[in-house]
Amino acid sequence: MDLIYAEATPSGRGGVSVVRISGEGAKSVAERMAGPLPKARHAYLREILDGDDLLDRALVMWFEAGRSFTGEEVVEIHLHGAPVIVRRLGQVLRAQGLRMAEAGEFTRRAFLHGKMDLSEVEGLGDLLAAETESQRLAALRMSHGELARKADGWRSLLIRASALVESSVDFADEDVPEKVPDEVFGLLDEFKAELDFQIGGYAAAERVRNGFEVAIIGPPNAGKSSLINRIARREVALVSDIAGTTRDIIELRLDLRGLAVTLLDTAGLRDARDELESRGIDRARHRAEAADLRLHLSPHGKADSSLWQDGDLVVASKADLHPHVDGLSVSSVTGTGLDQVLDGIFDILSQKAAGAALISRERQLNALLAARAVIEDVHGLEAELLAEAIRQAAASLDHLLGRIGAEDYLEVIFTSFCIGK
Ligand SMILES: Nc1nc2c(ncn2[C@@H]2O[C@H](COP(=O)(O)OP(=O)(O)OP(=O)(O)O)[C@@H](O)[C@H]2O)c(=O)[nH]1
Ligand SMILES: [K+]
Ligand SMILES: [Mg+2]
Repeated sequence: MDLIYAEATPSGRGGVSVVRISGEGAKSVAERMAGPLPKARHAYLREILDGDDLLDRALVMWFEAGRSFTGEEVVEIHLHGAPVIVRRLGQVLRAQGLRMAEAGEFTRRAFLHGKMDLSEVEGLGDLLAAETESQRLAALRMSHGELARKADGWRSLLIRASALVESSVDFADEDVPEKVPDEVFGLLDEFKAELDFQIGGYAAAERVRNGFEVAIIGPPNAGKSSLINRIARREVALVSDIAGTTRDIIELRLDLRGLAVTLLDTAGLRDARDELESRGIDRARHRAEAADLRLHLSPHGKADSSLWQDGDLVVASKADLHPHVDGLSVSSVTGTGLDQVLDGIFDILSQKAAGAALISRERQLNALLAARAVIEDVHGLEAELLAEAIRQAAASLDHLLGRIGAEDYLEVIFTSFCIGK
């Protein structure tokens, strides 16, 4: 593959800008600018020259093919963090026939050279996009190959089962149909249980990755927009004493004690006075029903029974006007009760997050559902059919790790990376 380069650090001013080069001959490209680099994985402080021109003083290091991020020969040049230097180096590299990397191309090469499987690529994408502690931890596990290791464990269950099935066929004699050993079904039940845990915990893991949705609902003038503004510490929503102020859904992304949360302000629930308000209330109902949690806000702490779901929170608003309401109460004017409300939301969501599996992407879920489906009712299957079912389940695990059938998905995943990654 041809020689590519790109800035690996975010472009702009900073202490250091790292430019990465990957491909056969990367080391000699660097040596033409920085002089001999005898040792791999060794940082050399060098003058970077373009002919007689001094470009910068930088750290230069290189990694041998096979022992680098992409699997190819890689050079990293740690320049001073000035865009003009990075630009100039780009000109020099292009003049030597290198081209700028496409989005995600370094990671794509790592995948193609077998340095990463597809789940690790997805984990790396999640890690680079992580905004909260829970997202960082989940992405780190995925990018460090935890799903790949689990899948290899599941695969060994299938291999052991398959070997037992094959041997039962080999030793069967013509007129007595082979007896599949019970141990095979034990192995397949263990395989199913492993997948069921992942499939069952997918929804929570997807929420940890994309953010839990919490809808603030209640009658007009309950104080919903005032509450979201208080939590946001800025005016994200219009507030007024006119009932029916909020029409559109207003979304606020929060890092709530390490959990990604999208808080939704919604239109006040009542019989609408006009067509526009009615559309706003429909949106409110729709998003509230789909949310992970509903916070029912009203002056006297009453829930909206038409939208009530188990585990919902009921909060009395305007606590500065109506003190001594039992249960949760909050004042968006004084801030009293706000921490308790946030604690209440966090407690409920962290319980949901606790059930999160490793898989958090629909592609991963579909691969496991496919593997699960072929092993669904294998009890009593005769050996040949059983062997085929096991083969198909193993093929689905290959899909999970991108060992087969990943071509069409590669475009999607790598273009979601930025240039230089
Ligand atoms: N005293 C007091 N007034 C509040 C409090 N929260 C809201 N208000 C007032 O109540 C009125 C309605 O507040 P909003 O935040 O617009 O209420 P809302 O639920 O978003 O109303 P709609 O968007 O019309 O459904 C405004 O005049 C607010 O200033 C509070 O905690 N204490
Ligand atoms: K209002
Ligand atoms: Mg409002």
